[in-house]
Amino acid sequence: MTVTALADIIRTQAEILETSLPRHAYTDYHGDKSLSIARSKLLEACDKLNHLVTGPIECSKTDVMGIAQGHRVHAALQYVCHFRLASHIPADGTPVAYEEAARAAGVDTSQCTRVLQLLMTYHIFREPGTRIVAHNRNSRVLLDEDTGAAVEWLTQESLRSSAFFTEARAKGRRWSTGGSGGGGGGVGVGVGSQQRQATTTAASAALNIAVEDLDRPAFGFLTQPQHGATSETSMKADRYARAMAGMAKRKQLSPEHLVSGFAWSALPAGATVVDVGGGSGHCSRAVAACHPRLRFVVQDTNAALAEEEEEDEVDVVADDDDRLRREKGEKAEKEASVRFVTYDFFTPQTVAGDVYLLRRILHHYSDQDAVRILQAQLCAVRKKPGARIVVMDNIAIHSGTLSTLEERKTRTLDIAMMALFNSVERDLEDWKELFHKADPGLKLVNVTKPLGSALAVMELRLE
Ligand SMILES: C[S@@+](CC[C@H](N)C(=O)[O-])C[C@H]1O[C@@H](n2cnc3c(N)ncnc32)[C@H](O)[C@@H]1O
Repeated sequence: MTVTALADIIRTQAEILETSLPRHAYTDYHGDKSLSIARSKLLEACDKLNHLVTGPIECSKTDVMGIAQGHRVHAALQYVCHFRLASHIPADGTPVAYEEAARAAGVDTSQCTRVLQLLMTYHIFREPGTRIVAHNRNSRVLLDEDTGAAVEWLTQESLRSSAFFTEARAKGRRWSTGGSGGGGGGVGVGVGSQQRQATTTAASAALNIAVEDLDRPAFGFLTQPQHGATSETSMKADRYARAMAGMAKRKQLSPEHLVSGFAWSALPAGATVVDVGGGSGHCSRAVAACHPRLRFVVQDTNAALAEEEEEDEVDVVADDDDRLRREKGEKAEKEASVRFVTYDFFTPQTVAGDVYLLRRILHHYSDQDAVRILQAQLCAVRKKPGARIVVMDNIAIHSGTLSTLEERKTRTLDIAMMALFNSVERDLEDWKELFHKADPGLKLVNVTKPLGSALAVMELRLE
């Protein structure tokens, strides 16, 4: 396509957006599919245009040399997060002298200025006058506790794991056998199960090399600080929990898609939704806000949740030998419908539920471990007729199915999973195979992908 043909697309789609949506609210298309498509076409054309007029070694944002230097920007962002620079700049957009911001953060003025000035070229912060800095809408998101934690986690543990990505592969780890190097073009999109069987343990992920002496699965390192935890590992686990809540604030990962992607209203009043690995409970809260007739049990191993634990007020699966059901008092009935329980999802599920929700859990694990998690939930599903498992996760797509920009997001996630956890994104056939492995009677009865959602909702029933 020519530069002018792309420019025409840009003009047409930009006009659609500009006439229909307020300025700076181009993501707020409220489920209007035509506006969502116009925006997607606009972004895609901009990306292609950028690529077309940029040379391959120009060191811009999108050419090979520019991409190879992306870690400098990540380093700058890491610095800003680490020294909490955003919090020393007025949130209302009033500028402050670099010197003042640096003094408040306890850092060197020259360093701080250079870091901020690089980020400004990426539209993060702005310099409205000489030697002053102010927030813009991009930098202001760092002030949000959860989003700030997400950016910090991405530029700390996640960035470190990426630095050791190839080293982990080269050390006789995943896909390094068979002479095909890194798995060729198949990485991440519909990676066949045979290839996936070559997966080594989650304890040999790149993050394990990045973190000295880390000999257990990296996911555990990120999320489970309670055994002999130092304050640093506790802080990291807290940050990870907040980062996950921050990720969910992105439009495509918003819990609103969970609310619209499943027939919650079809569940009977008082039905229990067990949010397995539910983190800080942000998903349960979002559904509870729209369906107050339902009850929610958020389960996680994260010690950060233990403070809110109210295990005694949760129904547990009745067992013939050892009756575990506990009384729940009237007081509990009146209290909030979202409760927290410490639980390890590799162990048999004991909470009696109508829906077991696994949102953004299974894609962190190899097939072997994902099967163990599903089987642990099936222990409870088998005891309650009609109970089901709802998996909300990414379904990997085949090349060319989506726009390049959308495809880029899912492929980036796939590489993140490989670097952090030695896990993989699955296509629909892979998912079905996984469910079958957990139990041949476990059937995928419905799949939906709400508009604008990166994740699909897969409903499973035991036949
Ligand atoms: C990627 S986050 C997903 C959080 C939430 N479900 C969501 O969709 O945003 C994974 C969650 O699993 C929790 N987790 C990790 N290992 C666990 C385990 N063995 N048992 C229970 N929860 C675990 C983590 O603490 C974290 O909150």
